[in-house]
Amino acid sequence: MKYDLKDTYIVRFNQKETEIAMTTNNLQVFYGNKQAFFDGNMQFPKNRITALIGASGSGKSTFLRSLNRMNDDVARVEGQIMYRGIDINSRNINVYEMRKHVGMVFQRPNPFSKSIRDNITFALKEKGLKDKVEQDRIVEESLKGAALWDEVKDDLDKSALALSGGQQQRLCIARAIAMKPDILLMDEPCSALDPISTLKVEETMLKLKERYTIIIVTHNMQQASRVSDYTAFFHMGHVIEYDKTKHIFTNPAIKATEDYVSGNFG
Ligand SMILES: Nc1ncnc2c1ncn2[C@@H]1O[C@H](COP(=O)(O)OP(=O)(O)OP(=O)(O)O)[C@@H](O)[C@H]1O
Repeated sequence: MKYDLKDTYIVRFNQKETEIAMTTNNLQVFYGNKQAFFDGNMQFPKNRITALIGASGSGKSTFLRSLNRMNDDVARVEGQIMYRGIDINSRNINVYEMRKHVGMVFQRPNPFSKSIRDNITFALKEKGLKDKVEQDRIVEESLKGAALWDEVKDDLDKSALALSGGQQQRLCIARAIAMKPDILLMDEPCSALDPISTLKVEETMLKLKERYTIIIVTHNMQQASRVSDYTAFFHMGHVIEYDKTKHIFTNPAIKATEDYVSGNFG
């Protein structure tokens, strides 16, 4: 093993100065007997973007998906995930309700095979919102929030599947924010997009952080340095370094991070 996995630096925030949206305490994830994530003690500041970076298989998605219990059926997740004073990793949590607060946008755009409007109103109707005027208001607000409104406002009844990949991903962001989550988890949201759509989604994220806390897995280091305030570097299921993005990319504390961000890794 080239690096000492105990040689780590994890930023701690003074909660009097920085509001924390979510904290993980001793988070560990197991697939069967195999431990895929080891020692997550992390605080995620509110209204900030935190990027999770690291080589393939380092545990980024495993960690991210645990944060809103997407791993429940495939993995055993131990430890606490504290959100508004509640451990949302505890068994008696209503996971469906919790995901309204901690939303997720996936790697590949996955709009429903429905109209643009219905993609957004579907979950609202399920939630019992019948008022059409209020539905329309939320459709507009969410599409504006996801920087898609101007492109689709005259086509709301057209199929979402007719949109470009980048537009579909922004529709998925609109769908997620229509539920008014506090925290948005994004698992490589731009990996299936061309550079122009990627820039649009990045601009959207920068706007969204005024209202949301975003945690994003990305393989794209330029993207991490462009959009994120904080970055966590993952290696072999461990968080090796978590700090301001500026420090991670210009002056990392740990050798493994330095090697990774400078391309001398492995
Ligand atoms: N459903 C699963 N069942 C068993 N092992 C899994 C499962 N999902 C992930 N793993 C294993 O857990 C480890 C971490 O994988 P994970 O997908 O979290 O890494 P990652 O850093 O997100 O990788 P990538 O960047 O390629 O998406 C890997 O060894 C992987 O093989």
